[in-house]
Amino acid sequence: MAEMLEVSGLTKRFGGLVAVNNVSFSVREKEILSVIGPNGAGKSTLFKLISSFLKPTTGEVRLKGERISGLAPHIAARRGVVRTFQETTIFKNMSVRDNVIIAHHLRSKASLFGFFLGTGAARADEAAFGTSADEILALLGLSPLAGETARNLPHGHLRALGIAIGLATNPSILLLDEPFAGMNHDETMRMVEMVRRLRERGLTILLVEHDMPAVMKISDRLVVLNFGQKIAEGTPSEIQANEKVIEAYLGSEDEAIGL
Ligand SMILES: Nc1ncnc2c1ncn2[C@@H]1O[C@H](COP(=O)(O)OP(=O)(O)OP(=O)(O)O)[C@@H](O)[C@H]1O
Repeated sequence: MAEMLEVSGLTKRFGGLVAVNNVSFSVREKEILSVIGPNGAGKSTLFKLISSFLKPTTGEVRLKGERISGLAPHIAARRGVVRTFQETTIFKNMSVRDNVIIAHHLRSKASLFGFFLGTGAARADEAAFGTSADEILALLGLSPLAGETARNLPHGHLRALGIAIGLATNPSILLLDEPFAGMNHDETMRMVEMVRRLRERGLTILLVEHDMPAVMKISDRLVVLNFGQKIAEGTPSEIQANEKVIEAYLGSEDEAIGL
């Protein structure tokens, strides 16, 4: 399988603290790879480095061979590294469908003004974007809620809408930041199914997550961080049997690794 994303020697220092320390790994095309690790291990920092929200102290990130580290986050997103949008970027007074249509417009800023002004060209765009939005909503099981105002959505569906908005920007790799956080069992299972469907559609997915049972179920491979360093990489069963990983989790206050 070809490599989609390559992380090489990535390091981030905050003053004297090395939050991410010389981390290297690759994400293969159409793979679901999860980054796990105890609290403070450096997961969020790594995620921000990959999505260009932070600049590395040293090291680099490449997407399909092209360097993306150091680019502004919106440029990295246009190249195809898309982080799921936080709930704050959802237009709460708009319908679910309009939120996804607007996200298509954000791909080409020029047409966004047209969308609000209702110009002819924008109407043509809107028809195409509407079709695409409907496909995305169907894929995520959100079609019955297409006309619902976003602010009325329950937590799980709101997060699914965040993913729909990310998909509308046509990513090569989708970065999911704790997609299961705060979800009950049923919502988590629905999200697991949803992420799997995205992969079946050819998407490459990198996620950071605390929910061990869900992460073990969903991932093809995992990368484990501890104190900023990569301590293991492998399949869920390899990781669950890895001595260094067990030790790192036993020494932390996090929940057990799900053995
Ligand atoms: N902007 C910053 N300035 C200074 N230190 C930071 C900054 N961001 C993170 N850190 C430190 O870097 C280390 C790694 O933090 P990070 O948030 O990446 O870990 P994490 O694995 O995501 O933790 P958690 O699971 O608790 O979210 C921590 O010691 C944290 O305090």
